[in-house]
Amino acid sequence: MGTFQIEGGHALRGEINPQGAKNEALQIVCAVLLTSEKVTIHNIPDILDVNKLINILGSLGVKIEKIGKGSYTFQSDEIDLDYLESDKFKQEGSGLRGSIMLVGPLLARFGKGYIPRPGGDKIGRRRLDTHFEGFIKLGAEFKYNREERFYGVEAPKSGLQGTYMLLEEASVTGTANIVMAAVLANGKTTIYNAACEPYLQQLCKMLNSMGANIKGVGSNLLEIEGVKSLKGCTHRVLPDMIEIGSWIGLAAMTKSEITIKNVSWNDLGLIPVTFRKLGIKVEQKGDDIFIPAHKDGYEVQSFIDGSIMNISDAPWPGFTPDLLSIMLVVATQARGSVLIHQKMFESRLFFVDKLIDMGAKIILCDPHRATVIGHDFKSSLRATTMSSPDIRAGISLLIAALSAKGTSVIHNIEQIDRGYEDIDGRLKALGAKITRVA
Ligand SMILES: CC(=O)N[C@H]1[C@@H](OP(=O)(O)OP(=O)(O)OC[C@H]2O[C@@H](n3ccc(=O)[nH]c3=O)[C@H](O)[C@@H]2O)O[C@H](CO)[C@@H](O)[C@@H]1O
Ligand SMILES: C=C(OP(=O)(O)O)C(=O)O
Repeated sequence: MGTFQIEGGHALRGEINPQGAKNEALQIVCAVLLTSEKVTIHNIPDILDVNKLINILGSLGVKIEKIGKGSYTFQSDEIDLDYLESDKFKQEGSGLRGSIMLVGPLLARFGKGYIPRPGGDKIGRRRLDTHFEGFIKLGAEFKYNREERFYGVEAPKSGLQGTYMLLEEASVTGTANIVMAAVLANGKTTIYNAACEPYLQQLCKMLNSMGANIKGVGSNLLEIEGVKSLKGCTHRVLPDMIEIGSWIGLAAMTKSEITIKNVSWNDLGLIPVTFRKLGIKVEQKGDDIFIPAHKDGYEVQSFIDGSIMNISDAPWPGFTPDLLSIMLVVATQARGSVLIHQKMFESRLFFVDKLIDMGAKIILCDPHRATVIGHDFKSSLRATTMSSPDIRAGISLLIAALSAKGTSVIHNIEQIDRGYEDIDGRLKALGAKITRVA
């Protein structure tokens, strides 16, 4: 278990280049299984989850070549399907959430896809019904070994058949999986209540550049005309909007002046506006974001009728649930009070106990809602020893530690490494005092 030691209370300064988006990369890397031709992908983040998925592709027989920092070629012309039934796969496949998206492309191209119960953050129930109901609608037979928690789908001899489906929920990885299955199905598939995050838009654009025929990209109604085969392509992963949001929060809470370069502003949705609700100055400079040092703090805005500010998540284009933990920690030093409402996941707010230990004023109303009464920097958080429960709580605790007086220790930093590339190196370059102890 790795550990960070952080001496807090220092303002940072400088420029940050955001990494490629974790959740897009996980989709895109799975999509390389849809063609026997070479696929080139740029801006792949060097993070634990993505590296684990690339390893799984290697075990499946995909030829992988690293051609530069963040750039890879993949060729899936000789796939070893026996690996899917091996113990090695049962172990490797359960190591991350993104592995679930191997199933759609394998089912589409090879007629069968298997997956052990995927890992990822323990942030509440994470059902897979949307994925498998979609595959079943396309004609696949579903098998589930409850004892081994091993899922499988097999296509009929005649192949998958396009159809109309209304998803029960706009699942991000579920939509990606069904889209990847449908692009090679016979006939037309219509997916209503599809997720439409930039991750999905990027996946659909990539698939179209491989010869797929997907209409409605960016909306919640996707129409997919199946094609016989797909060809190779070159794709570039967008900057990681969750990482960008993390840097905004970090800058505000540590009163640092930071420029975040080339953020792809048009893909950030409500992220800048939502930070502004906490009174944080998010300035657009071309395609960069400039966060000035908040020397006089930041003040929570109120609604038009004067009622207390509420920040909650919703499926895209609503505010992403992955930034709520960061909003919460930043609110602990705001001027004013705010209600943070995590609607999607039921176990994502429990980390507030650590912040309360550090002196933050938070009432956890129930597992989904926390009221934060900001200190307005009149009292700083106290350094402490803590453990990172999940990726976004982890980065939030790191932000808290950087703003606290004294030296904090964060254990289980693998959770942070899952999604943040060289976080200590990049923080040090901004002047942070952080050491990776083990
Ligand atoms: C690898 C990856 O891409 N992970 C992301 C993906 O996970 P993932 O694709 O696993 O998440 P889903 O979109 O399936 O659902 C997330 C949770 O929200 C609930 N839900 C979802 C849609 C909806 O309309 N109503 C609703 O309540 C689901 O029941 C579930 O508990 O999307 C999540 C939601 O943005 C993000 O937190 C994860 O970072
Ligand atoms: C919840 C997240 O990741 P995963 O779905 O991979 O667990 C996240 O990125 O915040």
